[in-house]
Amino acid sequence: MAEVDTAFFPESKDMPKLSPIQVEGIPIIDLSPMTSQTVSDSSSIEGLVKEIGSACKEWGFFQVINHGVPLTLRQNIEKASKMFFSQTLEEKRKVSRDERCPMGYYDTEHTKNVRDWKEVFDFLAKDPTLVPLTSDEHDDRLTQWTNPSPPYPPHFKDILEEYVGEMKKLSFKLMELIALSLGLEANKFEEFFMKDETSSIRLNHYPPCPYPHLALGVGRHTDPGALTILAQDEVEGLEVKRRADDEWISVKPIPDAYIINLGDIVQVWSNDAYESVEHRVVVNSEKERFSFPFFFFPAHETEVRPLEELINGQSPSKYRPYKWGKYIVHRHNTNFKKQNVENIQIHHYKIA
Ligand SMILES: O=C(O)CCC(=O)C(=O)O
Ligand SMILES: [Fe+2]
Repeated sequence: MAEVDTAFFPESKDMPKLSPIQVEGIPIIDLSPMTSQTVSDSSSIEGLVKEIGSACKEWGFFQVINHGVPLTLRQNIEKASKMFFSQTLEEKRKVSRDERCPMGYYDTEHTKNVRDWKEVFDFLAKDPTLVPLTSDEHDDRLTQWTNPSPPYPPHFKDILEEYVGEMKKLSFKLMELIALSLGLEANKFEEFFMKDETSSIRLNHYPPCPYPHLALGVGRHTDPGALTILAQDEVEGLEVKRRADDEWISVKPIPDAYIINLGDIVQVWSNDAYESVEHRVVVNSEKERFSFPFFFFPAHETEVRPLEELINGQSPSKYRPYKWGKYIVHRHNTNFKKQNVENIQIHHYKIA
């Protein structure tokens, strides 16, 4: 990424601050009541559900510790990811994403039409993954996305698959806690992910940037899925928009913790009880940064709409239903290159 292209520069209102606000920040939640082998008493689960509920309401973001994911798997993925990105551009481009399948290597992503200062490698949780062929709602044809097979580093695919297995387990547990916190049955969300889920893991590499005051690693956005489980390295960069006052708050790295954020689907399912909060990534001129978000996405045929249990006369549905598969295919088509129109966003489905 040697050339500097003005496509990297957002409008001045979205430009990063050089000294971001340092505060206590997003809640840290201990998941041990849920993960310990000897299932603890129901009062500690109740306490945990309350904590999750407040974190979801107040922040839409939290960090988890004692989550049960073995540290060695995270270390393996960090190491493999560094090895992959250290290759020449020519090698990396051999496993590039293309217009037919959006998985693999990619260094020209645009978030809301501004180019991100990063390179990524995307990998499906389920290979192959069934999705609609086009975003046209009248087109019933399906296609399959498949994973690339990078020759380097050795065992890259095994390392990714093992890690993804753990991310899925943790995602199901978190969705149970979120369901309970909304007063729903613990397994309320399970059915949407059991068949044909469309989840994926992304490896992000943010190289040092000579213009950290002008460009962003990822521009402000919300994540489209149900939830995201993010591992970040020790270099700060992620900023979350605080709901209380709309300030950008930097998320301090905690070793072996995972950052959880709700996506647009939970916002819709909960009929706005919970919000998918905006976040972005700032870059710096000295240090490179690596991060690994796992995006927990339901099956393509899922029709996303506010849950029956959460709507009533006083609180009518705030969203028109939409087909998840069509939405995600549309998003993938439009973030592939700079467009002249805004790509699809959840507010397009909001009932005014
Ligand atoms: O790198 C990070 O910390 C966050 C990345 C992110 O928000 C994303 O890829 O959706
Ligand atoms: Fe994100």
